[in-house]
Amino acid sequence: MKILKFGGTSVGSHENVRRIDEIVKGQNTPVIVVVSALSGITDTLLLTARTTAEGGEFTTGLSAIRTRHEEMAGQLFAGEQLNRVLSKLHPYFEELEKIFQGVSLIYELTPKTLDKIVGFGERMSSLLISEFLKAELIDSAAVIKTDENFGRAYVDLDKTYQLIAERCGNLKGVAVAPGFISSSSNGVMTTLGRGGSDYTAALFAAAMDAEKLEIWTDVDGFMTADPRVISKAYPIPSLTYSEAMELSHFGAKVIYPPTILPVYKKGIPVQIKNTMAPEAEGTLIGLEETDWKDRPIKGISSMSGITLITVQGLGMIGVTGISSRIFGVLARKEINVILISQASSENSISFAVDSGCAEVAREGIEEEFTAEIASGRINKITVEENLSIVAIVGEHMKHSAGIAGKLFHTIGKNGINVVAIAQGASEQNISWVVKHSDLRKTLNVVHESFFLSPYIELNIFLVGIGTVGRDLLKQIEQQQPRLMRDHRLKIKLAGVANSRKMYFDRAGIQISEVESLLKSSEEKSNMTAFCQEMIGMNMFNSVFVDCTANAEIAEHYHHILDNFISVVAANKVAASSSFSRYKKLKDTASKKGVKFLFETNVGAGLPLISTINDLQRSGDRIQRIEAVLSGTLNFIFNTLSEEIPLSQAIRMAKEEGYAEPDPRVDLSGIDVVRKLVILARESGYEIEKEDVKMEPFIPQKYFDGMLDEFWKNINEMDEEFEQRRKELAANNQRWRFVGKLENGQAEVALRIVDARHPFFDLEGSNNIVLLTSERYNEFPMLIKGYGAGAAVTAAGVFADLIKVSNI
Ligand SMILES: NC(=O)C1=CN([C@@H]2O[C@H](COP(=O)(O)OP(=O)(O)OC[C@H]3O[C@@H](n4cnc5c(N)ncnc54)[C@H](O)[C@@H]3O)[C@@H](O)[C@H]2O)C=CC1
Ligand SMILES: N[C@@H](CC=O)C(=O)O
Repeated sequence: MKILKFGGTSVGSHENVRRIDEIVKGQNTPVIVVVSALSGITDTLLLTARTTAEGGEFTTGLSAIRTRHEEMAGQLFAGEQLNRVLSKLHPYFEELEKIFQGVSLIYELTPKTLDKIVGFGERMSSLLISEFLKAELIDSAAVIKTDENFGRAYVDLDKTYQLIAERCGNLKGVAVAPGFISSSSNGVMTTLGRGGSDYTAALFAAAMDAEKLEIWTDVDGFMTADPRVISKAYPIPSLTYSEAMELSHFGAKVIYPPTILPVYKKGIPVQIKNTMAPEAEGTLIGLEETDWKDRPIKGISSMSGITLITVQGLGMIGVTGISSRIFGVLARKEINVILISQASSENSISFAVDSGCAEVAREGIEEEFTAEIASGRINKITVEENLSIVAIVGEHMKHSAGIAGKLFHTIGKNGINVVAIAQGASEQNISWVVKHSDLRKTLNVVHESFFLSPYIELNIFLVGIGTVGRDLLKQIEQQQPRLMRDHRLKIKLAGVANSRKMYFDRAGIQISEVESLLKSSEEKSNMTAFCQEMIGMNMFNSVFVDCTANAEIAEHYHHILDNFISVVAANKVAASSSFSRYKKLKDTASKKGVKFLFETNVGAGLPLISTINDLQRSGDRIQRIEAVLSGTLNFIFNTLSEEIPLSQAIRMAKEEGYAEPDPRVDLSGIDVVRKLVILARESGYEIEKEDVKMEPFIPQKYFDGMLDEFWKNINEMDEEFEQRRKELAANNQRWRFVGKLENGQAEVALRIVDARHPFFDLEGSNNIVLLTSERYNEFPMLIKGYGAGAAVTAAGVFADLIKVSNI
C-alpha cells in the first residue's frame, strides 16, 4: 500500500485534480489519498471566523467558500453526478453557516469552535476528490484520536494506528481521506496544526506499514537553497530523515516537520514529488541517502523576520538557574525559540525569536529579572531586529574537520558580519544569524563555496569601454562557454559605465546589449554614484574593473576594497601614485581578503608583475631592471621612415590602440616613469615618480595646453626627427626609450642602440624586460613580447579576473 498526500495547490484547480487522477491511476497497489483544503480556503475560514467573532459579518466569506467549491464541482462533474455532489456539499455550507451565526451572536471564538470551523476545508475537498476519483471516503477524524489541545492536538498513536488499521485493513483500491482533522476521545473535532495534512498522511502510512509515503506538492522536492533567492538552487535527490527535519525547521516548507517521526520509526521512505511536473525525480527521504554520499552539506535553509535578544551581565557568571528562568518565561508566553547561543564565559545568553513575538519576549524577560536589573547583576537586555537565520545541513558534517572554518572564512571574506552562531553537538547543522540585508549574499556565497551551485559566479562592474574595455567584453563573451564547461566559472556583468552613462542589473547584463543599454540608460555616469550602487547591491564575488586612464576613478579604489570588492585595474594611476597610497591599497586588499591586481599596468599582457612577485615570494631579490616599456614609442621608432614622419607615426600608434587616451602621456615619457615605478615597487623598492630621473626628447611646450593644440603643432618636429633618423640609419643604429633601475636609482631616457644591443631587434610595439636578480645574475631573465594593444591588454585584464575567481 502507498499513501499519497496532495497539498492545497495540488487540489486547488480542476486541472490539478485531473492530474491527481492520472497519478493515482498510475499506481499498481492500493492507495490512500490524503488531501488538504483547496488552496486559500483555510485562510478564508480563519479570517471569516475571526472577523465574525469581532462583530463583523460572515456572509461574504461564507459565500466565497461556497462559490469556490460549487465552481470546482461544476468544472469536475456534469448532469446527475453534479447534482449528487452538490447535494452532498450543501449540508456542509448549512452547518458552517449555523456555526458562524453562533459565533456572531456571542462574539466569542473558542479554540474548540475554531478547530471545528477550519476542519471544513479538508472535509469538503476530500468529498470532491473522492467523488472525482470514484474512491471510498475515509473520515480521518474518526480514526485519528487526540487530546483536546485545540489548534495543535497531540495524537494518541496506539489508538490511532489501531483504528486506521481496522478501517483500512481490507482496502483494495483507492480511498480518499481529509488531512489535518482529528477528534478527541469524546468525539470533539480537533486539528493537527497548520500543515498537519502531511502528518495525517504519515499516520496513515505508519499505521498501514505502507511501502512508501508520497508528498505531492508544487515544488520539485527539497531544494539546495530557497529558490526565490538563489536562482541556481536545484532539487536534492535524497536526504536522511534527520536532514529533512533540520531543513524543514529553518524555512524549507516542503514538509511539516512532525510528519517525519511516525515514518522514521517504521523506516518508511518518503518521496517528495511535484504534482505539476510528475516526471521530476523529487527528493527521497529515508534512513540513508541514496545520492551525494560524499557531500558534507546537502542544503541551506534560511528564515527571515528574526529578532535576537541578548541577556548580558557580569553577575550571570556561575549563577545557576538563569537559563531555566529565561526559557521558562518564554515557554509560559508560548514563544518559540529558534536559536540559542551562549558564550562560554556565561556572561551572556542570546536567543532568536520570530520578530512578531520579540516585544512580548523582552517584556517577559525584563519582568522576570527586575531584581537583577535593578542591582546591576544583569546590565543589558539588547534587542537586534531585521535579522535572518541561515543554516547548513548535512549528516556528513559530523566528524568532518574544516567545514565551520571554511564557512566562516568565506562569509567573512565577502564582508558579511555574523551576529550569532549555534551548532548542535549532533554536528548536522551549523546555524548563524546575519543582517537581513546580507541574506541574499550569504546564501549565494555559501551555495557556491560548498559546491551546491553548478558554477561559481564572478560579478563584474566595468568602467571604461574604450580600446581595452570593449575587447575585454568581447573576450568574456567568447570564452564564457569554455569557462563554464571546464572551470564552472560564470562571469556576470552586473554594472557598466562609459564616460556618459551607467547601467546596472543584478541578474546580469547581456554583453551584446551593453552599448544600447548604456545609450538608453537614464543614469548619468558618476563615479561616486557608481560605487554607491555597486556596494549597495551587496553581491558576493564582486570585482571592480577599471579600463579608463582616469585619476578620479582611481581615487575610489580604497573605498571599493574596503567594502570587500576586488579591484582589477588597467589604469596605472593608482599603482603609480604616492608610495603611501599604493601601500594602503595593497594593505587594505590583504586585510579584507580581496585582490588588487594590475598586471596590465606594465607590458600589457606580459607576465611581468606576476613573475617579479613569484621571484620575491620565493626569496629572490631583484637587483636591476633594464627595459623598453612603451609600446607606443617603440612602434613610433620602428615606423619612422622617409615616408612616415613623426606626427603621422604618433597618429598611427593611436589608431592601432597602443597610445594612451592622451598620447602626450606616452611621448613625454610619463607612461614609462609610471611603469618603472610600479616594477620597482613590486620588486620591493620604496620609490616615488619624482625619484625617477627623466630626460625628455620632445620639448615641453608641446605638452602644455590642450590636446588639440598638440595635434596641430606636433608636425613642427617632423623635419628635425627625420634628420636625426637618417643619421641613425646611416650608422645602423636605432632609438629605444629605455627605463633602468639599478642600486635603487631609476631613470628613463631615449637611447641609441646598435646591432649588438639586445634591444636593437625589438619589433613593432613590443616590450622587453631584463631582470637581474640574486638568482638570475650572470644571465638575466628576459621577458619580451607585445607590450600594448587591445587584444593582449584585454587578455591580461581577463587573466587578472580569473585570478580573482581563484579557479
Ligand atoms: N591600450 C593599451 O595597449 C593599453 C592600455 N592600458 C591602460 O588601459 C586603460 C584604457 O586604455 P584604452 O582602452 O587604450 O583607452 P581608451 O581611451 O580607448 O578607453 C578609455 C575609456 O575610458 C572612458 N572613460 C574615461 N573616463 C571615464 C569615466 N569617468 N567613467 C567611465 N568611463 C570613462 C573613455 O570614454 C574611454 O572610452 C588606460 O589606463 C591605459 O593606460 C594598459 C596597457 C595597455
Ligand atoms: N600606451 C601604453 C600602453 C600600455 O601600457 C604603451 O604604449 O605602452
